[in-house]
Amino acid sequence: MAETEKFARQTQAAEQQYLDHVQQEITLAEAKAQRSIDQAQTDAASLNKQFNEEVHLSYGSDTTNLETALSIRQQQQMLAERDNSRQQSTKQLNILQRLAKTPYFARLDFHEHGEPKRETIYIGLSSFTDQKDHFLIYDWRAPISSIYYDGKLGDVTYQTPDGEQNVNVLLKRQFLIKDQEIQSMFDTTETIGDQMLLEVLGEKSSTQMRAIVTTIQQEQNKIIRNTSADLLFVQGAAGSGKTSAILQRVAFLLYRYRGKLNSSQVIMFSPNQLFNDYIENVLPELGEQNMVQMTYRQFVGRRLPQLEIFNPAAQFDVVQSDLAKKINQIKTSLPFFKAVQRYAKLLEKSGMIFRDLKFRGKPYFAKDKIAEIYYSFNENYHLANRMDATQEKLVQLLNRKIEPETRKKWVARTVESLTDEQLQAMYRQVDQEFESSDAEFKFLARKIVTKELQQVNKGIRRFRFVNSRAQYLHFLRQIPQLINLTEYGVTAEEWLADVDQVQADFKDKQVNLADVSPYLYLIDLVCGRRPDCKIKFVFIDEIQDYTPFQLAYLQESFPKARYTMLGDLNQAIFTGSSSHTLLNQVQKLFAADKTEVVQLTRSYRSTKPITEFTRALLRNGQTIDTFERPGDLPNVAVRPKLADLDGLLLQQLRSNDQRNFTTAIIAKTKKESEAIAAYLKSQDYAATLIRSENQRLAAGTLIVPAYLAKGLEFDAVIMWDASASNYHDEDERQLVYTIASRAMHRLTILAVGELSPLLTVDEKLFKVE
Ligand SMILES: Nc1ncnc2c1ncn2[C@@H]1O[C@H](COP(=O)(O)OP(=O)(O)OP(=O)(O)O)[C@@H](O)[C@H]1O
Repeated sequence: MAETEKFARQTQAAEQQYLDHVQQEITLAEAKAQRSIDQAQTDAASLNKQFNEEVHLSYGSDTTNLETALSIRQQQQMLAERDNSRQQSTKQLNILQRLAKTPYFARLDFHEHGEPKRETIYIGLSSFTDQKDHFLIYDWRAPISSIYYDGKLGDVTYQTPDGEQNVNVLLKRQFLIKDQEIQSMFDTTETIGDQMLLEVLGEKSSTQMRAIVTTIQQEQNKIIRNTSADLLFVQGAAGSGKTSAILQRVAFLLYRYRGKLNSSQVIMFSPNQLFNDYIENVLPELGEQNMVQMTYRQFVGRRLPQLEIFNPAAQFDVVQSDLAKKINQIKTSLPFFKAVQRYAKLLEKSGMIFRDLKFRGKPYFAKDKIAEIYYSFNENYHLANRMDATQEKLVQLLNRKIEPETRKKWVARTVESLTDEQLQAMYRQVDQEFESSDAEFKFLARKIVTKELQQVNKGIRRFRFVNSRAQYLHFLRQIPQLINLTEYGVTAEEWLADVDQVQADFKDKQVNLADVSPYLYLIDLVCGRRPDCKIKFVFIDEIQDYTPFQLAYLQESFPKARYTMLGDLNQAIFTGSSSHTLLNQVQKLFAADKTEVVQLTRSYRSTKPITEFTRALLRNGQTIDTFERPGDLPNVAVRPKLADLDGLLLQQLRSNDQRNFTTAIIAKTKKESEAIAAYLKSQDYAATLIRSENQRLAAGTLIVPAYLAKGLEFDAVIMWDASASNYHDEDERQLVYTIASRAMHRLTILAVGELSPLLTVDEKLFKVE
């Protein structure tokens, strides 16, 4: 025993020595980077000074003007070079500063195939060399590092850009380093020892998500390093690290395709703005820039600034009728997507609805005339080029109208009323001379008309002559001919009544989210909108909340991208049970041999008792494995009156505070959340109410309506009023699961009257209070 201990101590001392050496090298490199930043700054300052002096001396004389111009260019180039070098060094310094905190977290010893020499590498957040090609630290994303996450000891194969490589792994060692000291280290034969994971997971949450590179699990690693799939579909239980996996995957891709891929070519669709806030630090922590992030609503909403988008399916204060649900299901389906395409194709022959292009309040190009032009091209013209040709023709006609327009009375009146200042602004030079007053008039009239007609020109370019709303309504009215409505249990009359409602909403400047994507897609097809081919990777988190139509539309919008979709069908709180067929539907959009599906079943977020409880809430759910982390049983309290809950709430909050847990009180609706906020305020208890997704996450106790809690996590969760009257429908089961599974260490459920039947689980799994 004593021998092994002695050996362990010696090994740790040797490792500490190596760590000291690496730290020293990092400090030297930091100083070097700082010197080159200073140098670049001094150079830039002296260049500027010299430049100002030169310009000052040579100013005024014509002969030196050319020289001055040349000198300015030269100086600008030199300044740009210095700036570039300063930026490079600053980036380098940032990386070094990050490494200085924790240079590495693992060591690997291995034999390369056929090579007798034992190699040792250390793995950290970024590569670090003390001389060319002499690596003291390897980036966690380097091909060789994948062994750390993937394999066991012995013969292991890993992927490199040039194909597979084999090595014999002899040692895997993990370190916890703090303040330049090795706190603990353990050798492991497994992929990543649970011991390390336990230490990491035991820590308290903050309002921001953290990187997980030191403890990426084998399954997660598959997602992170996948480079072969066009569609990577990840089904993972709540807390299984889907979001974490995407973020590390973005960092991996930016490394793997460095020089070819930058963060503006990666886009991530996330459930809401709060969530964006929550994850925004992870990539910078990994030394990378954040990708483009938006919600689907923002994506479509920015193209419809005049319409207010509402989404009855996502507000639990509004009850949707059965019929509304069925119609919603039709509008969000793939057959509906196909129907838009078929309808658009028909428009090549007839049916386009145009609008007059107006000028000075009167039709300038009448809609009939536009339709005549549109249908004048032969049948080889398809939608997009038919529209192009129409635009071109309209611009031509517009140009021909300039001359006759100048003879109109309004033009003469405008010319007469020009002030001297306006005249001067129109002349090519001050007090421009003309041959005659007639020539002057013609000159001015042309200018005025051309300027005014810009409005019409703009209208042509922006497709203002397409009556898109009427077109969409027309499409909707054709649906009974294009889709078999009875399959969905909807009659033609019911459908047409809904179309009238859409029309009325349009009048009120509103549109249902279910109509937005088909509406935009139709406009895209008709107007020949070019898709965004720049985006190379699209990530969609919480995929279960997307409809097949939205996904198909995204695929059309980013045709050159590879897709990673992540979700938990157990948490389909907006789309309900229809999400279970989602994977099937999505797979139809991609080639089968380019689609890969990965399942994550182990839940890391919550303690074992919480995971066991939340798992029991599901029926026919996906598999969920718990992670061996002890904790309290969830506690459930049911009281006869709402007022009785208030005291319990306060008591639980205080107990959580004492344990330094951040608590989120999750209520079903915004209204309930507001009532809780008012009560806590009356009790002088500080808490932040999250009203909208655009709000920032604050530290301390939060009150969150359920539909905004997606993707977030908290040390402690108090589920407010989980009574039978509040949660009763079977399709609310996923919502209940989502709420409960936000908790990491402590879950409390409070209810009035009778507990929701959706929460009926084995009584050993919770404690009644
Ligand atoms: N390999 C890992 N090492 C350390 N922590 C991990 C690991 N994987 C996941 N976690 C932690 O588990 C928690 C849940 O992860 P994450 O939010 O990524 O899960 P999710 O699958 O997106 O969950 P949900 O679907 O419920 O939103 C986070 O705190 C994350 O840091």
